[in-house]
Amino acid sequence: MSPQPTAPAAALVEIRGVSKHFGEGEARVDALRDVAFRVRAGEVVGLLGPSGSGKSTLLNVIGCIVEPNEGYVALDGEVVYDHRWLRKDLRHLRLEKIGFIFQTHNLLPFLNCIDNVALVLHLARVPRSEARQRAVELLEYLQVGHRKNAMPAQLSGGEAQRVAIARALANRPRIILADEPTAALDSERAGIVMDLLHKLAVEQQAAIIAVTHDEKILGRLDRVVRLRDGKISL
Ligand SMILES: Nc1ncnc2c1ncn2[C@@H]1O[C@H](COP(=O)(O)OP(=O)(O)OP(=O)(O)O)[C@@H](O)[C@H]1O
Repeated sequence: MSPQPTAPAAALVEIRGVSKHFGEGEARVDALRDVAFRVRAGEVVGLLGPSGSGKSTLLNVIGCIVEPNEGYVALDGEVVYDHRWLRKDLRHLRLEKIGFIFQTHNLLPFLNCIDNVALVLHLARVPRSEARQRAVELLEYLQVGHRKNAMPAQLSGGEAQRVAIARALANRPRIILADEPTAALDSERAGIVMDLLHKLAVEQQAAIIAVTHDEKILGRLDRVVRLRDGKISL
């Protein structure tokens, strides 16, 4: 087996010349046009732009969910796309390197908080007792340890979002992708979530990329990247 190509280790996310269109002919939509984007360890970066400007598409390209049509994508020093997907085991790569946080928490309603977090670890074949122990540690780190045995329906919005963040972190990803992580929260709870994301970026040397429309968190981002019509706008 030939070794995977490696990229210079400077950025955790490195995107160059990435374009993505959906459909063909008159139905063609250019969702991303020649996008270049880098995020380093320890940074919390906001992706902003009007509806339809390509934010989710860019997040999904970074998350190896959407394959670009052109360009170069490297994650944590590993080239995953260079004019074509180079990695065949994208599911494994996602499990290992990427954590997703969604707008609404997406917790499984029939599992308690510990099991929701531990599930990701079971998928990665971590033994059950170790998975549960790590889940409890993460819930404590995110200040929801006191709710560890609660079911999702019993949680407040802010608690549920913190459990969802714990789940996104369970496999110790270095790249965390968040789609409107604070949209469903009031400003106090949004602030708590942003503080936690910052703490995480610094302590775990992770790169955090958050799509947001949420004006109340702009001041809490290290950097803002704006998209317009599929292009980075300055
Ligand atoms: N699977 C798809 N098939 C066809 N068109 C798509 C698909 N996904 C996205 N698009 C189109 O690509 C463009 C960019 O969409 P994208 O979802 O990335 O925008 P966005 O900035 O995240 O928007 P919003 O803020 O409304 O979520 C839009 O015109 C959208 O309709």
